[in-house]
Amino acid sequence: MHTSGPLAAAAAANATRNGSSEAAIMVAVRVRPFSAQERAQLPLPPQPTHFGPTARNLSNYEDAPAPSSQPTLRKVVHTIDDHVLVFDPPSEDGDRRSTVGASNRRHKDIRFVFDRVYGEESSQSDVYEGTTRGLLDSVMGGYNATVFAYGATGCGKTYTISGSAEDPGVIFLTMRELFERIAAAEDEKTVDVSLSYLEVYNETIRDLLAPESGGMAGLALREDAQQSITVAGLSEHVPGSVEQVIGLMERGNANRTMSATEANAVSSRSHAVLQVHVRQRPRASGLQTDVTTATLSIIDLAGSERATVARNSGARLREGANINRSLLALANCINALCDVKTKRHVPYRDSKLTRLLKFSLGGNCRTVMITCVSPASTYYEETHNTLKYANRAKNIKTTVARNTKSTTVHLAQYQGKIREQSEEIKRLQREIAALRSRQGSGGRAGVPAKQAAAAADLRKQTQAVQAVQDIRNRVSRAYAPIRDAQWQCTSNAAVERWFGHHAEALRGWREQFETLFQEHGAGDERRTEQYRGLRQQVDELMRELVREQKQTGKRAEHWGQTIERQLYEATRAAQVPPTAPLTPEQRYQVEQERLVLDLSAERVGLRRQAELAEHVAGDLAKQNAMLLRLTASCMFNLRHVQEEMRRAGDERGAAAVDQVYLQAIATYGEATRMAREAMRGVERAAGPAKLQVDGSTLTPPSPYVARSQGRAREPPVAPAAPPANPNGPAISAAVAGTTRARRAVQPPPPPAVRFTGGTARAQDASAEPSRPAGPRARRLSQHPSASTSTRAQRRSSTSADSISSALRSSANISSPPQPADASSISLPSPSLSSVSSPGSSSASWQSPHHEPLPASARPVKGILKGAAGGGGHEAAAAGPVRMGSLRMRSRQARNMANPTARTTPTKPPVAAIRELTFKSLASASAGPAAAASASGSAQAAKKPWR
Ligand SMILES: Nc1ncnc2c1ncn2[C@@H]1O[C@H](COP(=O)(O)OP(=O)(O)OP(=O)(O)O)[C@@H](O)[C@H]1O
Repeated sequence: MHTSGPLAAAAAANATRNGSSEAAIMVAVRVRPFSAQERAQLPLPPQPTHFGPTARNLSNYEDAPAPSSQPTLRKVVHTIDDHVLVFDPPSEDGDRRSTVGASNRRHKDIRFVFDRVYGEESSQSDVYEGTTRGLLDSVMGGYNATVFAYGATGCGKTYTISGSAEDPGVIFLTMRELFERIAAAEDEKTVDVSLSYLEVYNETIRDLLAPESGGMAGLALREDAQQSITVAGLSEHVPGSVEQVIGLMERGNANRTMSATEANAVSSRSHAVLQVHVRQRPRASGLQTDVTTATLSIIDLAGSERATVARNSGARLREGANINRSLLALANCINALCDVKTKRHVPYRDSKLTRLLKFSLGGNCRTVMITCVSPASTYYEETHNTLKYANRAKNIKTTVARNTKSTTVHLAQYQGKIREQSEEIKRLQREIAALRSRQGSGGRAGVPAKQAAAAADLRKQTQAVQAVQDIRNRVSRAYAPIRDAQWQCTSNAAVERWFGHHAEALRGWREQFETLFQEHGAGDERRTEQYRGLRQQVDELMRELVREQKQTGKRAEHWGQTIERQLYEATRAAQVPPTAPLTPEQRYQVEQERLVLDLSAERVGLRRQAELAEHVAGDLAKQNAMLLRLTASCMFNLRHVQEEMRRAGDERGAAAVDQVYLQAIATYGEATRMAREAMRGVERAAGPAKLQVDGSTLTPPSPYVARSQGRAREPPVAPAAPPANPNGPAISAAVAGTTRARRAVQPPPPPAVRFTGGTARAQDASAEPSRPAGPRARRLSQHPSASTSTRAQRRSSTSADSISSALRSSANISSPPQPADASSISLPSPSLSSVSSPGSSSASWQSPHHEPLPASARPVKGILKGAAGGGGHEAAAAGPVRMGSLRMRSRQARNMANPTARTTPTKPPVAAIRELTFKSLASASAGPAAAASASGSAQAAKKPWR
């Protein structure tokens, strides 16, 4: 049975031009079955089946007693069909007067026609289908709708609206279908459902789902401009399913005011209003979006009651009065709404109930009124009144309009929507890509595979870093012995050069004495004998020097080859193995590092050190020591010649020799200064080389650094034994001493020349014409390590001594006694007296006649300064050069000098002495004027000595 047809047809028929339509309130009447008690009071025999309860409807009456033989009730409502019922029809026997239930009263026999009439046998779903289901169509179409149950107490309003768990009523059936429809329209539109549930009790509005809100005064009603009634503070709930709705209803009903009355054991003492708000929005919306809203109100009114019948008292009585008042207000509103012609005022404001129902009755709403009546004669008056009001309500017309709000979507909103959807699309694309990659890598293995790849990558990188470090370590280990070999090579090369220089110097001196002797003393047999001894000694020393030069040259070559071999091995060790887990970039990087180490830090750096040391350092210092000794030796011989001159009465010649004597000593001072500069050069050259390679500064490990930190150690023994040398131990000691001397931080102090017997003494360091001490020297002297420097100086002195002793041993020359003063170094000079007098073991600087030198022969400070400062140079510049080898030596000495020393041109000692000697002798022969002018010529020099 479908009853929405007439209502819809009526609404359609009354459609207006502006889209709204006029609709009448649909009025349905439901007649509840007799209760058990009522049935017991019915007369026998029971009523015909047509009018009696069905087996299903009488399920609640199973325990009902059998009808009484003394009936006190009769049935006053007879349903004719789905639309017609008869109130208080006459008895079947034709008696127009009732004798049961209403004393001696005429039957009214009123026929009512309603939109729907449901008899006692009707089911819950029948009522829902015929009344509320059509409202759902309206709500989904955007129209407000209201269904309310009206009737006297105990007539079945609550049963119809709520029902029971076994037989649910309109609320459940409506909400179930609403959610079904929402689900069906999900693709087309978005539907939001929310609900509120309240009661009007004693003219107070209470939120059944939030009973605490509103307090005793209850919630306030508000009417807005959109012709809708709202309750301020009413809680809104959003159910997602019909089950949640039922849960909310149970919760609300538990809070509802219910009481047992005479008429109903579970009488609702309030009007309950459930409002379901439905908001719909089409999913495929463009710039214009139609949003429809509708509210379905389902109202369970409290039942009217007659006080005399209800026989209530106290609170129940007062509740009943309020209920009746509100229902009376509802009745007045219905009366006014029905009186269309007079357009009476509709007294909505007379009660909270009518205010709530204002737009449901007279506004934009489709309304269904389910009128519940009892068939029993005990409800005779209530049923009569109820049917009369229901019949009147049929005439109420409402104007329904669709609640559609056309929303123009602003461009910004549209853009926002596009952005939103674009992001959604991207997100989905990412998900798809992730799913595809997961599928591609075996589903769940996707993420672990990524982690495994990352771990493998990390492992590879770690291995590569380790490999690089290994290679670095190998390179470092491979280069370590090279440093020692390099030092050995450098030392030997320096010593070789030293031997070579001094052999040359000695040769020059021998030539000079040869000339001197030939010119001045060849006729003297004693002097000839003495000269032969001297020459033999010098020749022997020269041979030794040449031999040692060759030996050390071979050693240097040997160590050079060792270096080359070790470099080759180091290069091989530093090669990156093909199996090393390196990327091409890392392999290239390692190769570059190796090249940098190989080419820059080690080979180039150490060779540079070696060359510097070789050029400026040890050989020059040793050469000066040797020159000093030779100078002393020559002076001794010159003095001997002078003695001879005096004895022959040649005073001018003797004076000239004195001058040569002093000039030679001055030259020695200059040589000492150069030696000190050279030693400084050694120190600089031996420090760690800092080289710029590809923009980065490299500091190769230096053995000096480690040794200066206290880990002094001698260079390792060479892998291959150097050539044998009869004076090997002595030479080795000399080399070792040289090595230690080079390690010294400070150069040794300038040695002092000391002639035994006090005839002559060179100035000590403070008296030497050297540069004043600079800031660095002052800092060193103030530094705590100054004592260390002193020790180093002593070591250096000791080294010089060891060289001297080595030379002496190789030349079989005894050493003169050492001075007690540590700041002075005794000249390591051969004692020619041992040559001239083999039996003599004297080591002192004495003339063969053991005569002290005259005081006039002692160098004085001023003279020394003057000689060293310029006189000698001028003389050297003026003098002719006869001996090419000496000139070559002097040029070499110049080249080997420290670059800082080159700024002050100095005459090489050998050439200076030779030229001074030559010039002085020439001057002595030419006369005092020539000597004083210092402009001697070669011709003058060739003059006979005498
Ligand atoms: N159609 C029906 N079928 C079976 N039982 C019904 C029917 N209608 C009502 N009843 C029963 O009648 C009794 C009273 O019904 P109900 O409580 O719904 O009346 P009411 O109108 O809500 O009363 P009140 O106004 O006092 O709340 C209940 O026991 C209910 O089960």
